[in-house]
Amino acid sequence: MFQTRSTVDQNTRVTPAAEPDVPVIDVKKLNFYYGNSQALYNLNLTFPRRQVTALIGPSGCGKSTFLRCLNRMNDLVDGTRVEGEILLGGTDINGPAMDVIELRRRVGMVFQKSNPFPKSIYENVIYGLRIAGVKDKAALDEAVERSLKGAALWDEVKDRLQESALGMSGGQQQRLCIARAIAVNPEVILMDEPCSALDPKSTARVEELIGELRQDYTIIIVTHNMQQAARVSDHTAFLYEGLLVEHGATKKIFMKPKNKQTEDYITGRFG
Ligand SMILES: Nc1ncnc2c1ncn2[C@@H]1O[C@H](COP(=O)(O)OP(=O)(O)OP(=O)(O)O)[C@@H](O)[C@H]1O
Repeated sequence: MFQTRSTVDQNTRVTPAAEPDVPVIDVKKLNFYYGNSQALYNLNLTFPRRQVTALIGPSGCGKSTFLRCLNRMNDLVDGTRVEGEILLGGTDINGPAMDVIELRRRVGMVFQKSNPFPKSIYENVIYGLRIAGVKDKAALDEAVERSLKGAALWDEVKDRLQESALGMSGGQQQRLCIARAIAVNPEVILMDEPCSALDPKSTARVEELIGELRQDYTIIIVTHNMQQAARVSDHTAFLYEGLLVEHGATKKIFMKPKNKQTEDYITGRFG
């Protein structure tokens, strides 16, 4: 079930030059409701492959709700309802053809607060592979090394893989969660304010890592930090009260926003 990255690439690779133009996720006319309360209104947006998109907007505008729609994490909340389409590689993630476990493998998630399990560093990384029934020691060892290297953590922890993950620093724990996300070879990584609990040094480390990960993964990041959005993302989407106000190349959104609300938000006039 879990393919190596190179196998995945052989199966899915278009021509490298064409790749960024191929949206990995295509959102069409998305409405989302918590009970009778509508949180997202008619969102239309594509996420290009192997690029970073930042979701920005004031508190309560629907950024996390939108992010959680993309791997159906909102299914866990009672009384929620989705309308419209979210196509992952052309298949509607809310349709009958999509298995939700497979969806969450393909669209992984890293949360605001790092959430390692009270297990060893090694077991944390291979958690998803264990659940999928992978038992081969060599394959698990390979996944641990590959994922920790991918999360820029290997050199720091390679001699203490059997120690508890809870003994790591906050920044290391967040990178461990990134390693756990990439161990199952996702296509997309959703990040919900991944640096908000980190100090400036750990934040810089994670931002640098995002720059490296974008070579292999499509990344969608929610952030309140405008400088961070400007530093790490290729595209930015500005949401306000559940509506997509403006979306485009990050440089353009920050240098020359079309919409007055976007300009007011990014210049700190509200939010
Ligand atoms: N579990 C829930 N049940 C009911 N309403 C919810 C739930 N989660 C969020 N909401 C509502 O949906 C709207 C969007 O919230 P959401 O958390 O997605 O915004 P956000 O932009 O991510 O905010 P923040 O930046 O503060 O994290 C808000 O009005 C919020 O109160």
